[in-house]
Amino acid sequence: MGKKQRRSRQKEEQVETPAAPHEDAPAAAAAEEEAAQEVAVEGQTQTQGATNGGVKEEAAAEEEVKEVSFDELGLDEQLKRALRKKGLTNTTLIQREAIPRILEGTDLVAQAKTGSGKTFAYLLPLLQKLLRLSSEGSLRKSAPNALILVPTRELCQQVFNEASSLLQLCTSKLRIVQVNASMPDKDIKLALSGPPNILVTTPACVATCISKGIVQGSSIKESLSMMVLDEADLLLSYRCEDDLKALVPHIPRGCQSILMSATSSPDIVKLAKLLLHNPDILTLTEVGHVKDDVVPRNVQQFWISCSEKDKMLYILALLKLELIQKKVLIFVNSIDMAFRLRLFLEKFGIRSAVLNAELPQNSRLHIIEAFNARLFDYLIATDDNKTKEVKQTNKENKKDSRGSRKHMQQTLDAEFGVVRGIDFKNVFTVVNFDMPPDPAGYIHRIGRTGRANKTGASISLVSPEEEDVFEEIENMLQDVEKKDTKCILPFPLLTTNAVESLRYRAQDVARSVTSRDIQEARRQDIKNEILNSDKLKAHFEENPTDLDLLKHDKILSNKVIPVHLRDVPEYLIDPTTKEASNAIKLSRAAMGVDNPGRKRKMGFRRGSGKSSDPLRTFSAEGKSRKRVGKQRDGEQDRRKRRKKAEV
Ligand SMILES: Nc1ncnc2c1ncn2[C@@H]1O[C@H](COP(=O)(O)OP(=O)(O)OP(=O)(O)O)[C@@H](O)[C@H]1O
Repeated sequence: MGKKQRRSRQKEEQVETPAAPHEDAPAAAAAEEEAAQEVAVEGQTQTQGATNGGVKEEAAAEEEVKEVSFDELGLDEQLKRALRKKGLTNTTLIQREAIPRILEGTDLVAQAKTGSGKTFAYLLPLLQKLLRLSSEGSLRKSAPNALILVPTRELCQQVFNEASSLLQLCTSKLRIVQVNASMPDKDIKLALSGPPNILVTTPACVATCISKGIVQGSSIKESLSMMVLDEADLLLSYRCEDDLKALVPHIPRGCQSILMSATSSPDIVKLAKLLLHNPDILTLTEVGHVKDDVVPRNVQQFWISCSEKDKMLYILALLKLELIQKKVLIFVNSIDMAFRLRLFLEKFGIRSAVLNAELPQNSRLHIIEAFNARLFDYLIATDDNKTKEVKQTNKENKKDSRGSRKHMQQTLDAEFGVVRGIDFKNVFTVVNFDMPPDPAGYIHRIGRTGRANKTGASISLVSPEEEDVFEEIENMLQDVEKKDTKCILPFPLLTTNAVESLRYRAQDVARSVTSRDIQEARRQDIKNEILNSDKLKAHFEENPTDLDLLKHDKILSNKVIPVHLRDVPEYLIDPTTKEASNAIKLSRAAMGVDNPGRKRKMGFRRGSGKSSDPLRTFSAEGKSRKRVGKQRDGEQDRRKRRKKAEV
């Protein structure tokens, strides 16, 4: 279909009455949940055992619904117990296919959809192997016994957390650490002293450790039993090839290597050839041989055609008229755009947080945790560490560290990749405000919803300039056997009337957000986060429960939001939009996702002031006077109550 045709087709479809997916919301939600559960227990796999260039190739296709519990996979008793305690009983497809193969000891290249549970698929057999070697007393102690390489620091933390939570529930003890390039050498040395049994790190960091002699290559050769390359497709896009090549001479021949990936590419084959020995290749596809079906089936994909300059208007309509389900992760391609959007939405009373490479790592981790805990509903993220902006900012910072603006800017984190691979919890909708540069980027973005077989949706705003990449994405997702069935459908719930009713307000407000405002907001945000980063670290280590109180969606502008922008007048909303919006609300209620985190966990009123904000009330040095005062008040109250009781 030509571009013009496509646009006019969508225009026609946009003005129709809202239809599926949210028509009969509660019923639809129930059906969706049911469908999701079906996917959760999906099929038996079939191995084809084809041979490809000397490597065994096994393609698995889901055929019939069958549950396989972790108990059936030959795992160690303590791991099974740990999984039960974590409430995990049934395996996902990749887990039931990969775990037995890895337990057999062969090298493995596995490709499975985003959010399909790849982490446990390699962690469980890795832990089992080390627990066995440990009980046999055959673990060498000169360097880590297992190396898990991931592309970003955020992923280091995530994998470390997953593995630690399992190990804490095991009786035998294995030590795991995570180190990354942002840590001072002395901290890395300290972490690696011992040494730990499992090291989670990035290729860049391990290469640096070897080149600085923090870890001896010869020790690695002596001790390493297992190596995992997680998110292998991303490892390559983070330009880790040279670092991995530097590691190759130190990997012992007997080391079992696993490569996990969400997408396939010739680069993965290259990486496998570099690091693995005669690996099994496991490619998991869906029933019906859908070509490259890497987007989970439980994610409904939509698109909206609009001009670049109307994108603000469309996103406003989607959010303000509540036509999409929360939580929402919005992708943009530059940090400036992230702040432009945040400031724009703020003026309509829609609060959001921004996640980007400029922020200190502590802040990034807290933002993810707060978003996962449902403390706010909208997160605007940039996901590409190779954007022009990143390169330019780092170059500028190198050249000139005096200029006020440049001085304020952080050197952007080259290992930043907060979005790709990150296990966001319960994101219902992913919005591509800007289209990603390529299909792989699209898959990783969409993969932030529909995780662990939950339902989800994605909406891409496609401008005429982005239609080429959109077409590339569509072609990649297209089922060869069902040429006429589109994987990405026009978004059915947004009518032209609804959009037009907001046009003037949106245009006015969009114009009022100037480049200066954006730079100011950006500077302010970094300043706050840098100042708070160390305090946050110290404070939250001591008071982990206070994490609930942290707000990253604070209003950036100090101007009061005019009522006419905050509340959309009833007369502006047409009946069709009202119906669609109500359906979404009902569906949200039926799914029990009406932001319970905020109400349940925060313990403070929405929009409450200073006292509820830990960034303002605590100090890293000690308890704030206010807090001490409060405690004293509490003590006085208690004394009064005791007296009363005595009387
Ligand atoms: N057997 C299981 N049952 C229920 N939930 C699971 C199971 N295995 C993993 N999960 C959960 O599913 C979510 C996604 O898992 P994971 O992060 O390992 O996916 P992934 O395939 O690595 O995704 P990506 O490619 O995007 O990194 C996590 O929250 C994880 O705790």
